[in-house]
This record gives sequence, structure tokens and C-alpha cells, in this order.
Amino acid sequence: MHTIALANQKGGVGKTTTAASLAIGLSRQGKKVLLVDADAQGNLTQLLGWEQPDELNPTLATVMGKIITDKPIEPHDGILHHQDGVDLMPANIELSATEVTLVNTMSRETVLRQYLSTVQKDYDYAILDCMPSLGMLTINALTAANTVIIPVQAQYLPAKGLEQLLKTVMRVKRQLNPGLEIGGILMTMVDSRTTLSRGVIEQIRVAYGGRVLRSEIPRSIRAAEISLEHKNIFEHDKDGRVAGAYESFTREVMNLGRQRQKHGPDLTR
Ligand SMILES: Nc1ncnc2c1ncn2[C@@H]1O[C@H](COP(=O)(O)OP(=O)(O)OP(=O)(O)O)[C@@H](O)[C@H]1O
Repeated sequence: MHTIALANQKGGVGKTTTAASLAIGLSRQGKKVLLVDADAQGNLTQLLGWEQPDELNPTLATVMGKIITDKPIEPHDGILHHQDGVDLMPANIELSATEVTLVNTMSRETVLRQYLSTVQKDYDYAILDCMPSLGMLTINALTAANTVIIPVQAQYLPAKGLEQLLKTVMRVKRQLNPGLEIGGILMTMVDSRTTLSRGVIEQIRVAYGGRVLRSEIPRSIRAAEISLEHKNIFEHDKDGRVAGAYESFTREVMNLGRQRQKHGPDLTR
């Protein structure tokens, strides 16, 4: 199973939209995908149509709680099946209590990794939608992941935020998860008509070069509508720019996976 974390401690950069679209894109390529909502806001859970995440039980908080207290878990406890062919481990507000509990837990950084090891034989990919912070849950996601992808909104220069995130990724790699690789920076909400968007992208390409993915996600009302209307981008924007961009992003991600299988994790990056 290839585990991919979508992380950026800045909010509203397109993590959740990208997690759902990547998962559905991979499923359309015949892959078995588990989405994991690792954000107590439950935005991914809602985007996929479970509008009242707080009424769901069990959730990610439940299974992580069982691991923390050393109780057995049924491998598919809490996993929901979505009509577009992907599975979801949902989240709700209870996950904020988990974040607090983790601080005093033995092996606190590896709880999510331990959970994912119970389901890994059933999926080709696990996609982790992280919360907008660098707290314990994001550290858990980075510790569980093979690859981290960093969505960056093309309207704002991320300045120190991105540096801080990359430092955290490298620290997790050194101390907890030597196999972790940076899959790349994904530019989102790109408005190619504005010089602002192009300027931000150019500066990021100068600073991070090869780490910026080729695919760019355009800014479009179509993308914004999928979270409000629980739609799948490939059907909602059929033959459109955003669906095309997410399709090319999905192919880029599958290529990252192939390189990983061929050469093993790149420990030098
Ligand atoms: N390509 C896009 N074009 C226009 N709007 C978009 C695009 N992608 C996402 N959005 C909208 O921008 C907002 C933030 O997106 P999203 O929820 O995916 O970001 P996030 O990084 O997961 O946010 P959070 O940090 O709160 O979890 C949402 O309202 C979403 O519908």
C-alpha cells in the first residue's frame, strides 16, 4: 500500500479537494483506495456526503483510541464505502480530543501508522487528508506516509510556512520514518490569467525547482462546487479544466509510486 499524506499547516489551500479528487482519480484507474480524514473538522467526510460527521461512530478517533489503550480493533471498523468506489475512514470533532491524548501516549507518533498496518493488505493507496496544523495528528500522518504532497495556493507566497513544513518533514524522516519522500508541491487554485498567480508559481519554482509538480490545478467554481454539492470532479467537470488537471495529477502520483517500487525509497532527498 502506498500511503500519501496531503499536508500544509496553512488552511484552505485545497488539501481536502485534492484528497478526494486524487482518491477518485486513482479508483477510476482501477486502484483500491482508502481515504483517511485526519482533520477534526471532518471536511473530507462532509465533502463525500456524510453531512453530520459528529453522528458517526466509529471514526478515526475511535480506532486510534483503541490503539492508544491497547484494545483490539476489527480491521474494517468504521470504514465507509462511497458510491464512487473509494473507502473512507471518517473523522469528527472527537479527533481533537485524540490530538490532546496523543501527547501523553507511548509511541505517540506511530498510532496512525499502527492503524494503517491493519488495513494495508486491502488497499493499493491510502490518502491522508491532514489538518491545517503541525500538531500530533499531522506528525502521525507524516510518520505513516511513504510520500507527502504539499498543496500550495497560487495566490499567496507561502514564505516561512513552507520552510517550516519542509523542516518538519525532514525531521520526521530523520527521526521516525526514513522512507518518507517529498512527492512534490502541488500548485492549486491557479488563475493563469493573473500575473499574481504566475508570479507566485515562478517564485516557488525558482526556490523549490524540481520539487514542484508539473500538474497545476486551476481555480474554478467547478472545484469549489464539489465540496458544497458532494460531487465528484470527474463527473461534475466532465472534459473540463479542473477534471483534466486532477487526471494529470493522478497520473503523476501513480508515476511517483512506480519510481518508488523500482528504485526503493530515495533516502538522499
Ligand atoms: N481549484 C479550486 N478552485 C476554486 N476553489 C477551490 C479549488 N480547490 C478548492 N477550492 C475551494 O477552496 C476552499 C478550500 O479548499 P479545501 O477545503 O480543499 O482546502 P483545505 O486545505 O483542505 O482546507 P482546510 O485547511 O480548512 O482543511 C473550499 O471552499 C474549496 O471548495
